[in-house]
Amino acid sequence: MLAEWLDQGLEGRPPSRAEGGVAGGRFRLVAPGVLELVPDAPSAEARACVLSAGIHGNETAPMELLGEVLARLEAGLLCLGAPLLVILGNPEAIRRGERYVATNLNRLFCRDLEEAGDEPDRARALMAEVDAFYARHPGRERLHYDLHTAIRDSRFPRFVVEPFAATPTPPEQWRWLAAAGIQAVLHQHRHSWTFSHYARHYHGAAAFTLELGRARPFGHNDLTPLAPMARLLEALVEGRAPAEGDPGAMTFFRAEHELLRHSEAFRLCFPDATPNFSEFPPGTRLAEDAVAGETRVGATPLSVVFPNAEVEIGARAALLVVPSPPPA
Ligand SMILES: O=C(O)CCC(=O)N[C@@H](CCC(=O)O)C(=O)O
Ligand SMILES: [Zn+2]
Repeated sequence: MLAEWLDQGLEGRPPSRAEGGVAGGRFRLVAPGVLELVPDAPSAEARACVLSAGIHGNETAPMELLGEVLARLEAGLLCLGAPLLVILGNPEAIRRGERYVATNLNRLFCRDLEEAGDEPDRARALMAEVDAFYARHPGRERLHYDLHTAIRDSRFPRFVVEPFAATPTPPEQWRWLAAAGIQAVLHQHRHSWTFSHYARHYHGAAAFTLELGRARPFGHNDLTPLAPMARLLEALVEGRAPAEGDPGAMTFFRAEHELLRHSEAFRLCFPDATPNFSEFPPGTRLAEDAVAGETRVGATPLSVVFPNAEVEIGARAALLVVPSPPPA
């Protein structure tokens, strides 16, 4: 039923069963594409975990990865030991195999959201589910991993975005992520209203956007490099201590500047295929825009992450980032 839940969600079919048992606990469908799992006896160290995928409908590897973890739970190979909320972010975009339908869902996770439309409605529904889930588990440490894949290749194929926050990320996260094969960390310099930022900002969760390779259609993903990440997710599901690695093996960056698209006549001045984290020397012209003029690299070299000239007007067309020391 659990692994089937993903397929049914994608096909728009109602699930065969809305609740039931798994080893160590129970599951119930709390909303379309939102599954809650409640352990009979959570371990003291278990986090209240939100695991989401498909916020962008064409990013399929994370959905396959979560499907595998749920299948192992259903087969009795894992025993539920932590409260979990598993989310398929944008079911209609997933069915269409597109990043989004009308607007980018991952810019809408703000309690002041006033926009109307299917994606704003979905953002409001997901924010309410996350609020209710964490409220059902008071006193427990909170975690949210929002799983994505990137449009382009990357110098670091597996990296995380750490949302902007006033307080530091719990240090064990760096050890867990290093052991899970994450190669780089990008610290956001300002509020970004993404799903992971929502959990961090409003709920104090240890939260990240995880970029797990490159976006490919269903059936074309090689999940082999994600095996260590699967082990981390399984440890979270079982409520046991995940494997720890050396955070020094990861490369840390911080965002310095957000490049916005201000007009129809916006273009990036480097090839579309430029991999994430490519570095440009001082003086390089990076973008031209009819409203904002040209953007050039200043005195310090800048690396480009998530370049995309096709974003909606007013949206982020790239993050410009610099190396940063690892957290103390
Ligand atoms: O590859 C790209 O250009 C986009 C990949 C993606 O969807 N990234 C997330 C990052 C969210 C964050 O900044 O935390 C996004 O753009 O929504
Ligand atoms: Zn994405």
